[in-house]
Amino acid sequence: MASDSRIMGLVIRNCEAVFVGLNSLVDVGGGTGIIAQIISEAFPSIKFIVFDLPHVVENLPEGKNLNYVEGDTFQSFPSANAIFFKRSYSKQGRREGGKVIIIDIVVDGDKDEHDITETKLVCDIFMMVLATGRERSEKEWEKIFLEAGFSHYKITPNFGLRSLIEVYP
Ligand SMILES: C[S@@+](CC[C@H](N)C(=O)[O-])C[C@H]1O[C@@H](n2cnc3c(N)ncnc32)[C@H](O)[C@@H]1O
Repeated sequence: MASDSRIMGLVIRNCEAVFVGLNSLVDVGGGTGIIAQIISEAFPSIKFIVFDLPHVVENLPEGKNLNYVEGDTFQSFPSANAIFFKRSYSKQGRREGGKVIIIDIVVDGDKDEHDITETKLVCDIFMMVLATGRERSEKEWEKIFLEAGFSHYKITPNFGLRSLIEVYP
């Protein structure tokens, strides 16, 4: 949790523009809202929705600009100016509206130090074993974005093992 707070602190400090101009943001698979609480405090004018499974979000106290909505991301999730994913995903294609903000691993053996790549590949093994998932290179992320109907994206690295990925309609 502390490292997550640190990552979001860095994103807010170094990449404030990511959130400027947004009226609403939905954090899909946002858990108990730790991330959304951090961003919502920094941007009080943005309406935040944390979307997660019913048993995760039931009875959580809402904030002034922070609401919890329960559901299944594979069915649908609420609309907003921006959609935020951190260690979560949905199989839905591009929706009308704004951008997608992702905090996740981008494997880059050419640019990263060897130790960083090694750690990312250990995460890849965990994903494979625990969630039948995987970590992705930029090319693999790009394929997903373009096939889902997005036009372009921007990757900002250096948030620990993770990168900030902005994906645009
Ligand atoms: C690895 S956690 C990430 C939580 C948060 N985004 C973070 O980075 O701390 C994945 C989250 O996705 C949620 N989740 C899993 N399947 C879901 C589904 N079908 N619909 C909505 N949320 C789901 C889980 O309950 C969990 O909170």
